[in-house]
Amino acid sequence: MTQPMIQFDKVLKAYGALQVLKDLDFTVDKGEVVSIIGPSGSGKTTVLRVLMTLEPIQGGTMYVDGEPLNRMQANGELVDASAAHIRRIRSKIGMVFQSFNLFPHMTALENCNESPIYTQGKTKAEATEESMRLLDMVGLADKAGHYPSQLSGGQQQRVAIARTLAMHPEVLLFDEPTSALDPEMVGEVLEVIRELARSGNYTILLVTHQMGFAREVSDRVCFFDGGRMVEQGLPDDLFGNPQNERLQQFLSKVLEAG
Ligand SMILES: Nc1ncnc2c1ncn2[C@@H]1O[C@H](COP(=O)(O)OP(=O)(O)OP(=O)(O)O)[C@@H](O)[C@H]1O
Repeated sequence: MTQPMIQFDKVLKAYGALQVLKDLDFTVDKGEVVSIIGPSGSGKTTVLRVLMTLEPIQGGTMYVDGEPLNRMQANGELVDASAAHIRRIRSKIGMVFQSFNLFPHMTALENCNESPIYTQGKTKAEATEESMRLLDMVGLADKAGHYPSQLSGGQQQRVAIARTLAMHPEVLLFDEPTSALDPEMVGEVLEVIRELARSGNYTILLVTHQMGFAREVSDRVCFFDGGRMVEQGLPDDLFGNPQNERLQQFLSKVLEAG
């Protein structure tokens, strides 16, 4: 059996008394494209944020490519991970946020190649060449010199994707990547994600409210409710023949809303 690329083993995440992830067990295989759907507050974004180590967890272990992320081996024992250990494992993961998070004082090109975390081990010329190739890939080579304020939301999100790819991640996390966009810009961003999913080069975990897109691009869709994964399956099975009552209710509400 192949080793999962991402594994959550009884992960517990709480904000004070509010338990957001409740002993979550969840895996994503290497090269798999998995979407997480579910009602607001069910813990979808939290799954991505704890994996990015943007939030601490209170219990359990997360593994990336077989290595524990928040724990490490020391003298034959699993102990809390050091900052260096976390940085090394985390460098395999790139995240695209709902709100782009570009540096406003940097051009599109500089956003991709000016930060040391994006350019490790490359000369300036190599970093620039690669960033230009990535901007071209997301259809924005002609906007390389533009600042975020001179770009539409859809263009900013495509720069954010190019910037994430510049880190050479093996895993891509997308947190509702189109929900901050005007409707006419959604398609151009989905097209880029669709291409990345089709390329087979990445393990992708996508949190989305766009059921049609989740159904189209995913190898597997997971339904979260109340901090647990309550149903998962092939997209056509999960959407076409949902078993869990909460999932049935959720899907009929989403369909009603159009
Ligand atoms: N920093 C925080 N402090 C306190 N509570 C938080 C924090 N971040 C998230 N929560 C709470 O954790 C729960 C899960 O949040 P999360 O963002 O993971 O949900 P979600 O399923 O992604 O929801 P949505 O679809 O609305 O984005 C919610 O009840 C939320 O209010």
